Amino acid sequence: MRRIGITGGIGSGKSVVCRLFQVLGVPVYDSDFRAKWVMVNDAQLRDELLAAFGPETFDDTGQLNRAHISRLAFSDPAQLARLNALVHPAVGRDFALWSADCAAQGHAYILKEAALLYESGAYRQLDQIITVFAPLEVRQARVLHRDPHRTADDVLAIIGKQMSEEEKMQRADHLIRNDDQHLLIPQVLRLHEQFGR
Ligand SMILES: CC(C)(COP(=O)(O)OP(=O)(O)OC[C@H]1O[C@@H](n2cnc3c(N)ncnc32)[C@H](O)[C@@H]1O)[C@@H](O)C(=O)NCCC(=O)NCCS
Ligand SMILES: Nc1ncnc2c1ncn2[C@@H]1O[C@H](COP(=O)(O)OP(=O)(O)OP(=O)(O)O)[C@@H](O)[C@H]1O
Repeated sequence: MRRIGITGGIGSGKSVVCRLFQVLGVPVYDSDFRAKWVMVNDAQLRDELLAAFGPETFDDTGQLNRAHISRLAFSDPAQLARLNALVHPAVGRDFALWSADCAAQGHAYILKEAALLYESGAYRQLDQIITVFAPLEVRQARVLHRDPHRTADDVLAIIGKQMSEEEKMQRADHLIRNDDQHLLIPQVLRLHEQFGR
């Protein structure tokens, strides 16, 4: 079974592209979603997060206080590095279990979706990488429309914490252009045929 990574900066359209692969029956590991899951459900990681970010890390019902962590992590590079160093290895372990399960079910390939595939080192667990590309202005407009609580400056600050699109494109094995100029479905079908062979 091939393990394919799919990355791209905030608002590039990774999740939309992954939904198309899912429709074709391909299992997709959503790193953002699973990261939040392990942060709450992995007892060791919970304790480490509490020690690093204080009691406000979780609310009264035990759920992650995302506003608190975002505030700390996106304003201070040292805090972000600390958060990544705790969360990314736990996500790597969770992915290894999940993908072993998919392999046992006989899938030809699976996808791992992550904004930070290169930055987190997750690419080392993968056979090939797809980068989803969209120009900066398009990504910003999409995120402001999707997340009304964010400002244009918030989006730029997050973009500043991620590897540049140029570098991601250079390093990737495959490129999907989601720039409102190229049709998505034919690009997805072409890759699906290639990976399924
Ligand atoms: C900081 C947290 C709590 C913010 O949660 P919130 O729901 O407000 O935002 P969301 O998860 O949608 O993130 C917003 C965008 O920021 C970017 N982003 C998320 N985490 C990071 C990070 N560690 N470094 C750089 N960019 C990041 C992503 O492009 C994402 O789309 C959350 O992102 C988190 O727990 N991040 C740590 C886990 C992680 O590294 N996830 C990324 C892929 S594994
Ligand atoms: N080709 C497209 N046409 C119109 N809207 C799109 C297109 N691609 C993505 N979008 C919209 O743009 C927004 C961002 O897309 P998506 O959530 O897939 O990005 P992402 O790369 O997963 O972002 P993040 O890193 O924040 O998770 C969504 O609201 C999505 O519906």
